[in-house]
Amino acid sequence: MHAFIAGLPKAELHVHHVGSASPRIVAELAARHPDSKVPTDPEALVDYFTFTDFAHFIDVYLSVVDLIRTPEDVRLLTYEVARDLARQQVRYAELTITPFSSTRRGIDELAFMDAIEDARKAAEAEFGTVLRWCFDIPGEAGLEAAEETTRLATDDRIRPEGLVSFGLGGPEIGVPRPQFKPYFDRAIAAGLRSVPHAGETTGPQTVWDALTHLRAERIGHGTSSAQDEKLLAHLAEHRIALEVCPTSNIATRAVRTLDEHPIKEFVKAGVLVTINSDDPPMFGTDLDNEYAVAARLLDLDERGLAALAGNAVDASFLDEAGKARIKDEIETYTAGWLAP
Ligand SMILES: Nc1ncnc2c1ncn2[C@@H]1O[C@H](CCC(=O)c2cccc(C(=O)O)c2)[C@@H](O)[C@H]1O
Ligand SMILES: [Zn+2]
Repeated sequence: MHAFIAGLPKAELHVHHVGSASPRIVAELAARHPDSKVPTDPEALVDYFTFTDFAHFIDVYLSVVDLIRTPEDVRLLTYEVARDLARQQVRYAELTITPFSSTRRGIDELAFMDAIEDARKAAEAEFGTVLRWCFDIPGEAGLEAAEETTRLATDDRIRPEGLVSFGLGGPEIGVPRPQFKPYFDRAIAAGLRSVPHAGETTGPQTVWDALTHLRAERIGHGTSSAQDEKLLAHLAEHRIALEVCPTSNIATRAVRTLDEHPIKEFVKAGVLVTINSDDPPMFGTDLDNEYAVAARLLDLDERGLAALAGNAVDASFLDEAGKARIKDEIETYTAGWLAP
């Protein structure tokens, strides 16, 4: 099954830019910036990336954000993330980027956009992996962060060509979703799709808020939706996909154990489930491993895994021709694998 997954063409819809930095890249950036508390030794990083709770995870996450200080750091990170995705046969990825975190640390906004765009184009040409961006508001940083993120995402002189969606991340406790409505309204009016995190660390009401106030088209995590049958039925009826990231939920202690993960309930309720990796090196995983976890939890064979990969393509913001191309590739690969 592992070999099948490794070769399966895939789409990744929920993966964070900084959270995808491989131990090698983190070590390289930490060596470039020796005043940082982040270990330079990839072995020591495993310990450093063990979290006591969600707040601890965000603390550690921000220490890695602090390593990214120049447009060249941004370009290197983005290009290397694309290389890791390509290695896993990811044909298309929507990468969540928090531009506010970089501009507030002094990186020039236009140089930042040039760096990600330059890496995106190089990755597409060299690896064949298509990257698109989701700019997210770090909700806990307040409305100033929301305003800045919205400006960077909607100003025609600044917004990068690869930007397709608008998100909201970070802690949910004490950060109610409805306050971000005006910012999502502006982003949606500018043609961006709405993909907030919700129901990762708080209950189903947060998912309802994301749907009602932020007009979410997909939900990041949505784990607690399982506690609300009406919500599950609503997600299924409106084909609002959940971006499920199983290992992340255990690593941040949002869910106690993999066997208690509600992914099975989602599928049973007819919700469109997609499999994603969130912050793979920080959680000691990658997208291939998340598919293996899903195969175990959902008891899937090759056809089931191919269908799951197809869900991510369906729920993506690719155009119809782009979707058809990857779905054909999935079908051809799977038929070839199963042929006697
Ligand atoms: N599993 C996750 N669930 C949710 N979010 C996740 C997850 N993984 C990664 N993130 C990222 O963490 C960022 C959080 C950044 C943040 O809270 C913050 C607060 C105050 C100041 C600053 C700053 O930069 O100065 C940043 C989010 O924007 C999001 O992109
Ligand atoms: Zn996330």
